Amino acid sequence: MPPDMFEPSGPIYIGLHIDFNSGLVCCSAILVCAFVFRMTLIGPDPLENIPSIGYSGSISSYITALRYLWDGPNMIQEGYQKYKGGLFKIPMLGYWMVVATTTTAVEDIRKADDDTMSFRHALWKFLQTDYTIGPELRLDSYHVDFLRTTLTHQLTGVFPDIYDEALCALPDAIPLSDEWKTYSAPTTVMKIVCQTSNRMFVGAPVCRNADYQKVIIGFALEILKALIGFMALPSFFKPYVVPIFSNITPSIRQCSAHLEPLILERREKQAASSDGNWEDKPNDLLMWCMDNGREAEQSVTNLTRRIILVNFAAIHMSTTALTYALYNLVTYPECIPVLRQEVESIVGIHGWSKRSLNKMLKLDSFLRETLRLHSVGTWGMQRLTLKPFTFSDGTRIPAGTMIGCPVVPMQTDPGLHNNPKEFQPWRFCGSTSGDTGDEDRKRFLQLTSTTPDFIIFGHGKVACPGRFFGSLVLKILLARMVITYDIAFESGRSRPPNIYISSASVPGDVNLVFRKRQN
Ligand code: HEM
Repeated sequence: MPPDMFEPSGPIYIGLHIDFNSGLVCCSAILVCAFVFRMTLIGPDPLENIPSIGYSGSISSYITALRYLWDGPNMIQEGYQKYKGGLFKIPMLGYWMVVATTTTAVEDIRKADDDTMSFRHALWKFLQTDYTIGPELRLDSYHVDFLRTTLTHQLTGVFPDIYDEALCALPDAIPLSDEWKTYSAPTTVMKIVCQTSNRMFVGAPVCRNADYQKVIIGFALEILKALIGFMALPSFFKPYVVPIFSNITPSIRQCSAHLEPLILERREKQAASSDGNWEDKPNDLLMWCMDNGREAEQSVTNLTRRIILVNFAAIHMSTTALTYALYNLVTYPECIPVLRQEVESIVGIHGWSKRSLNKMLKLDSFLRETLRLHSVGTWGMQRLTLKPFTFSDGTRIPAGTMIGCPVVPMQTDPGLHNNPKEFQPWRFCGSTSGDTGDEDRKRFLQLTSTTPDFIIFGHGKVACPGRFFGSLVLKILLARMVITYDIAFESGRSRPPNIYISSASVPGDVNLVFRKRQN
C-alpha cells in the first residue's frame, strides 16, 4: 500500500479530499434518500393542511427549524398575525409545533383528558428526558405531586425557613454598602433564587454551597446543548451523542457528590429512630422523595436526578421573572415608593408571614404585569396528542401532534388586554393610584391565577405545580430588595432586550447598581 494512504491520517484527511462536486452529489443523494424514506416509510405529512411559517418541505423545514433557535419570537408573532383565529405550524428540530391562537383553543386544550392531550408526553418529547435526565422521570413523576400538594399546602408553615434563607442569600450576594456597587443582574439574581429555593429542596447548608449552586445553575445549559445537538437525529444515535455535546452525566455526578453525604446522614438518623420520625426531621423535597417508599428511587443518583429536574423547572423560570421585575423597577422608578409603602405598612402591622405577602396586592400585580409583558417561556399549554383531537370550531389534528399556545402574542393581544404594550404595574390589583381607567384592573387577578389569556403558567389541572412556591419566593425577594436597597441601572445603561434561545427566554445581561437604602 503506498505510504501516502496513511499520511495525514483519519477522517479529516478524507474530508479534505472530497471535492466540491462529489460533495454536491453526496448531499443531493442524502436529500433524495431522506425524501424517499419519508414518503415511503412515514407517508404524506398529516399536518400539510395547516399553514406553516418558513419552509415546509421535509428537508427544507430544517432550515426554518435552525432559524427558530434564535428568531423564534419573531416567527411566532408573524404566524400569530397571519393566522390568528386558527392554527399554524413551525418546524422545530425533530418535530412540528402546531400553534393554537385563541382563548377558546386554550379552553379546549384545558378540558381535553390526559389520554387525548398529554402534557407529560409533550415534556418527554421536547426535553427528550429519556436521553437527558433519565427514563425514570417518564415512568414515574411522583416529585410533581410533592410540589403540587405537599409543598403548596405547607407554604404557610415553611415560610420562616424560606424567609430566613432569603435574609442569608440577599446580603451574601449584594452586601449592604453606602456606596453604589455594580452587579450583573441575571447572575446575581440567579444565585439568590437558587439558594433561597434550594432551602426547600435540599435544606441548609447544602443550599448555600457555591459549587452545588454552580452545578444546579449550569445544568439547564447542558440540557439545551444536548437538545440542540441531537434533536434532529434518529433515536438510535441520541445516547451516543449526548456526551459529545453536553456534560449531563458529569453534572449529575457532581451534584450527587454534594447530596450523597446528606442522604446517608439522613438514612442513618432514620434507621436510628424507631418510627422514622426523628426530632427535627428535615421537611424538604429531598426528604419527601426519600420517604416516598419507591425502592427503585432510593439510589443517590435517582434522588439527585429528581432534585436536578425540579431545580431545572424552578430556578431559571424564577430567575428570569425576578430579573425582569428588577428591570421594570428601575425602568419605572416611580413604582419604588409605592411598593415600599405597601410592604412596610403591612409588615409593620402583621410582621413577615405568608398571610402578609398575600395582602401585598400591588407587589403581586407588579409581578403579574411583568410576566404578562415579558414572558419567561415561549409556549403555554404544550401538549402531545395521543389520539386525534377536534377543537370546538371543528378543526381536527391527528394523534402524535405537538401543540402549544404562544404566550407573548396572546398576553399582548389588544383583543384580550387593554393597552397591551403598556406596562401598567397596578393593572391587576384594582388600584386607582394614578393608572389609566383600564378594564383589566377590575379583575383582581393574583400572580398565580391562570386564565385563558394569561398562560405563562399554563392553565387547568396540569398548570405549573411549583407556581405557588415560586410566587412566594419571588415576592419575598422583591419585597426585601425594595425595602433594603436603592437600585438603578449602571450609568448610561438601560433595559436590554429579552433574549430567546430556541423556546427558552433569558434576560439580556446588564449591570445594576445597588446601595443601602438612603431614605
Ligand atoms: C415564574 C416561574 C415559573 C413559571 C413561569 C413556570 C411555568 C411553567 C409552565 C408553563 C409549565 C407547563 C404547564 C402547562 O403547560 O400546563 C410548568 C411546569 C412545571 N413547573 Fe413551573 N414555572 C415556574 C416556576 C416553577 C417552580 C418554582 C417550580 C418548582 C418548585 C416549577 C416546577 C414545575 C414542574 C415540575 C413542572 C412540570 C409539571 C408536570 O410534569 O406535570 N415551576 N411550569
